[in-house]
Amino acid sequence: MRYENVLATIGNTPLIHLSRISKDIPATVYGKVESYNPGQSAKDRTALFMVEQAEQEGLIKPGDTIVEATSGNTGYSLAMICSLKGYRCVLTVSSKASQEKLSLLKAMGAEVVVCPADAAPEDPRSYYSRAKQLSEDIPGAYYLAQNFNLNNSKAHYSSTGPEIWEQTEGKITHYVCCAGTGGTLSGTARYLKEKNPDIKIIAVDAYGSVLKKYWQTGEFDESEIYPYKVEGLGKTIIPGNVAFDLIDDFIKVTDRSSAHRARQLARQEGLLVGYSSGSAMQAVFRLKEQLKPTDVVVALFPDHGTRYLGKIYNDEWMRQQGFMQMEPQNQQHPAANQHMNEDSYTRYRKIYRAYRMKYKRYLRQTLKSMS
Ligand SMILES: Cc1ncc(COP(=O)(O)O)c(C=O)c1O
Repeated sequence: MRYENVLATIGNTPLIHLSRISKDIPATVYGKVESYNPGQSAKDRTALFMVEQAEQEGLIKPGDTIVEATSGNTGYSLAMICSLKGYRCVLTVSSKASQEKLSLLKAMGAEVVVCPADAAPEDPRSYYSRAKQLSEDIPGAYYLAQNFNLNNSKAHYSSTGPEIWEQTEGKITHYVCCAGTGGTLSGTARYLKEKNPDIKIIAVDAYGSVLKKYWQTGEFDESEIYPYKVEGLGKTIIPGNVAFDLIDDFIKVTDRSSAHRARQLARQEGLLVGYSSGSAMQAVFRLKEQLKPTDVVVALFPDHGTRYLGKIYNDEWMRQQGFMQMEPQNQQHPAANQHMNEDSYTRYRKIYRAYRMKYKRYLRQTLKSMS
């Protein structure tokens, strides 16, 4: 294949059968592996579409500055697009973003402003407020605003949706996708539902994010917000790109189970995918009871694992989070603990039962020997 430039290689990512990791799941499970994009994430599609729409609407022209608040992936895609198209790229990034992601942004020529992850969105120090402020301060700057820019989800309506429909020959029954800005989820879901309204749209959220509660109740509940580790997944605001009406189920997953599922994907499927890909895979496991052999499940894997080598693929980091121990200690909010044991709780109960039986046997033997 020969291409005009790197941007022409965006999209048409492979759909890969996950036969090993899903062997106990009664359905055919595929991963839509977005790390095959040149910027190694689904954000290549969104960033390119948003920039080209802004160009067509006459909002920007080469030489201008593009500003964006990003967890890292949109930033990288944007930096790549800006270098090709001749824009200055200024990015505000949450301090939660991994060191690998920050280095990648700088390598691609972006100017990076790191903002505290714990600052509330309306706080002037937050990465949203800083991006808005910078776009006002820098002459000729344009704030892309991926959370509210509807071209974000349109990018997926026009590419990811049709690709999945064609790759499954229209047989897809469940689409499992992380919700952050909601673009990947909603654009793809809209296309798929138009093709077949029976397709179930399963959104994935983080403990510490407001999205699922908002979908359930229509209420923005601040008490849902607390720090968590998975990057890109969940939100502390309600983005305009989440099409709540298209979602059939919302599944919350823990930092711990997401990390282990991503590691399992690497070891069993040879797919080095990112942290939130582990979240999507974990959500597929949570669906297990509802699935049947004729079902075709597509889980979207947003980015590549190299961006997390110092985190989920680093045993020391995993130990520091308490993810390697039987009793996880990572979640700061007490509510999270009820759910975070979804994997470990079953294992813990098994070990506990085994110990109890052993102890009873020991007691019986001791009593017998005494009598
Ligand atoms: C790694 C990762 N996963 C998931 C998402 C969520 O995707 P979306 O913003 O399209 O909802 C993002 C978005 O930044 C991301 O970077």
